[in-house]
Amino acid sequence: MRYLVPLGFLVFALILTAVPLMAANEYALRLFMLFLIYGLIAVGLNVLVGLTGLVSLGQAGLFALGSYTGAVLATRLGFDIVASCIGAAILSGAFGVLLAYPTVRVKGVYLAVVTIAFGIIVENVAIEWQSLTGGTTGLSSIPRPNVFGIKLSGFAFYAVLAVTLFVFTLLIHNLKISRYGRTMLAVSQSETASRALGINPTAMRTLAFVVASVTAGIAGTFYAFLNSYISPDIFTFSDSVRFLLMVILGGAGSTFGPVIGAYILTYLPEYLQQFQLWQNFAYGALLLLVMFVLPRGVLGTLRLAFDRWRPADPVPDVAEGLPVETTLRHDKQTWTAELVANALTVRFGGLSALSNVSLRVKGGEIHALIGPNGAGKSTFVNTISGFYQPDEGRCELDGVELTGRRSLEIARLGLARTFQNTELFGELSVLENVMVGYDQRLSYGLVHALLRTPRMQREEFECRRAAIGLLGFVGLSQYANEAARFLPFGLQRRLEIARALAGKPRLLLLDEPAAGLTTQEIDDLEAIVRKIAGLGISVLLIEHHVDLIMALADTVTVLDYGQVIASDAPAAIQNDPRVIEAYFGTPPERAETAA
Ligand SMILES: Nc1ncnc2c1ncn2[C@@H]1O[C@H](COP(=O)(O)OP(=O)(O)OP(=O)(O)O)[C@@H](O)[C@H]1O
Repeated sequence: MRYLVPLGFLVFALILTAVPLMAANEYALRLFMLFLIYGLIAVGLNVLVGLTGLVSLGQAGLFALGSYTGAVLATRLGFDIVASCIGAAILSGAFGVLLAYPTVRVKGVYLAVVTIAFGIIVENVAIEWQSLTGGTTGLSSIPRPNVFGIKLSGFAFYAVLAVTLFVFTLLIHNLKISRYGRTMLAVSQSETASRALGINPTAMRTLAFVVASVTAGIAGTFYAFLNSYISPDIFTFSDSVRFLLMVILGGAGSTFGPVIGAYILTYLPEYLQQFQLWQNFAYGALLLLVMFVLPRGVLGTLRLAFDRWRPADPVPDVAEGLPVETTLRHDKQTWTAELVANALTVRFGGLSALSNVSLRVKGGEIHALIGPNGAGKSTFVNTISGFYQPDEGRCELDGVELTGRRSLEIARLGLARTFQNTELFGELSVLENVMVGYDQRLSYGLVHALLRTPRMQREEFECRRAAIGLLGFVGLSQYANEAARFLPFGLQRRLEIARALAGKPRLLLLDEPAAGLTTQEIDDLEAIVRKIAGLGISVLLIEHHVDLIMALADTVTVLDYGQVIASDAPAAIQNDPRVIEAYFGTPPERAETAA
């Protein structure tokens, strides 16, 4: 499998080199150059669509923005093509940040509407701002492309476009296989789990928008230089749809899919011209047919077929993994990780889910939080981990205030959690899920990711080794390459624990980890939690399973109707009349008689 991508790049380079030698005439070369420009837009848009799962229908707006910026810089200020591209990239990148902002609140179809509105605004500004854009007449006399005063011939300009597309495809492929690509995929699959691992979803989406905008902006400048003339009617909504289709048709998320999609959708209209009146109908019908037969796009479907007959990737060797002690061990002397919740109150409208709850998880202990259904246990976990904000009271981890902090900041302070309803990144492999958990410990930046520097490779290697070690720790080594959503439920719970541990937490919150497990799986879970505590990590265990609590907990706190009714050693809790009454709804004597 590994050799496929380098082979793809080799074939891509050969095609790009051979085309100008084979081009029958200037028109054929120009059409291919148009494909290269569209390819650049599609490759950038793929980061947004294929990795973060967002839909933009405003790419024509960014394309226009880049075109006008490049054209104005070249005609008014005499910039050459490189300087114009840089100017267009900066401006469209800034608009990418602006476009990413709404994703804090809106997603899916609402976000698509926002991007459509952006495209309409750009079109109208291009029409109305006549002094700068030439209004409906547009901008003409855009100079021939030149670099540092040297004019580029048709073939030289072709070479610039070809190299640009090749380099951007390579850079974006590098981004995809780095921690940034992995994290973007994770955010698209579970924003909640991402936040719990310390990932900032808004930052990831902003990065994706910036990449998609910068490439569209540069492509726009290239287009202005290629055409020598631009006007608002060149950049229409249907172009935005076409750019999105290029990604989907080629195969969203794949390295070369968008390039293939751009090729098909550049040449298809040319080919269909012979059908004259039927051209548009044939275009639509063909697209429908292709998407029906290849729902994952050309490359996505080929990949699926290829995956069926190729031998499965070998499971990583357990010996490759880092010992879990190395990945997780804390010094108990200096790393106490004490959680103190003080008089927490959380209300949902008129309902007090937590009333004045105080609780202390001592460093290194296993503290169980129990209570009947609806007692407020999950609300407590969600409040401690920053998913809810308390109405009153405060909590701190080793003296560091948690109240008022966002969930991702709390995760970065060393508090990891699992979820009552498992929140895995279903499309990622089991190994990748754990590697996403490790993400906050990686320090290489964007430039290292884009260039795949030795530092990036070294850190990724360490991350992979730690993840393999953690999979061994929870007994999931043989499933490393499986998609997480295919794991049986009991194993999904274990994977969530491994992923939470990957961030090297000081306190682990386990929200009903035994729910739905078999007796054997509960025994395994008991051993795992015991080992975790043995490594110096404090554990707050929310559970209904009495045997597990009695076997594991150093202290048990009982919640009922949002209030702490008891907190003591397990044996004392078992005989506490208030606890018996909370569970059985009757005083202890009568509960015994009933039993
Ligand atoms: N987001 C919310 N909005 C409104 N009410 C909520 C919300 N989350 C929890 N509640 C309510 O708060 C109370 C405590 O719920 P919570 O889920 O914390 O209990 P629990 O002890 O975890 O229960 P279970 O063991 O069934 O998971 C319940 O009455 C619940 O309906």
